[in-house]
Amino acid sequence: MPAELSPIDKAKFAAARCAVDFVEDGMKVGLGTGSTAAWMVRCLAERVREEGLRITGVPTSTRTGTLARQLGLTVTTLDEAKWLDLTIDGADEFDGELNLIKGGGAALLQEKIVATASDRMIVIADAAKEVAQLGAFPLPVEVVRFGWQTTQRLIEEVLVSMDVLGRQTALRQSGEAPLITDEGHFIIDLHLNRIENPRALWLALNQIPGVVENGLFVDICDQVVIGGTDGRVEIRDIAEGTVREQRVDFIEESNIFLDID
Ligand SMILES: O=C(CO)[C@H](O)[C@H](O)COP(=O)(O)O
Repeated sequence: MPAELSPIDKAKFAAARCAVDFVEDGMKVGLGTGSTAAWMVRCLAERVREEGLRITGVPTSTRTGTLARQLGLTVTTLDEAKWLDLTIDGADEFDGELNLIKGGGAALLQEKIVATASDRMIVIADAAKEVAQLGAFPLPVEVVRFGWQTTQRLIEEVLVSMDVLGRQTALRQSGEAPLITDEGHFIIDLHLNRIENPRALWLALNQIPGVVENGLFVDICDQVVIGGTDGRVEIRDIAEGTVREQRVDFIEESNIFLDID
């Protein structure tokens, strides 16, 4: 492994490497977005190269699609694939019930559609993503551009009516301009500090005209794979109520580490 790989990347790699072992020959797999998911795409491509695994990937963003194609994975659309065996994705936060905040990378809409169209969703994360209560990470809400300021005001009214602690909201920027998602929308980030009832907030936000989707994933994730910087990995399954430990080797000569920028 190159010396420049940071401890956090080691943890992300460990989680990703472990999670791709759940992928079986012939599966249709949802490919998440973000730096941890990028490790998963690299690990999957390595298994395809070395074991001849035949899988079809459905990317959750333009950038994941580009990476997957560059690494030689077979990629298709969700409409072509129709239903997936498994989705593996990162998260910004997860709690003890495997509720998630996602969308730090602005891909929450496609990520939620793809994860929901899968038999199983596995989240891969480093230990810092685990929280007792969601909300320290700003909650992304994807909104249509038309009338976005009205939508923002309505979101703030919902936060007041639900007695949510922090109520600061901000349009996400990309440099000087508003960030535009893959689906052509804006993102409003909600700085809430703490979310008492993720399910109620998820449903309330999605009632507002102009809101397309929000980054609360409730009852979607089945399993979380938490990577450690030393290669130790913990696998928690919410349905089975099990926790397992495993170890991932960092293989120095692996091609996987050569194409990292
Ligand atoms: O939800 C996401 C993108 O929309 C990502 O999965 C989330 O932001 C985690 O990213 P990273 O693995 O880079 O920490």
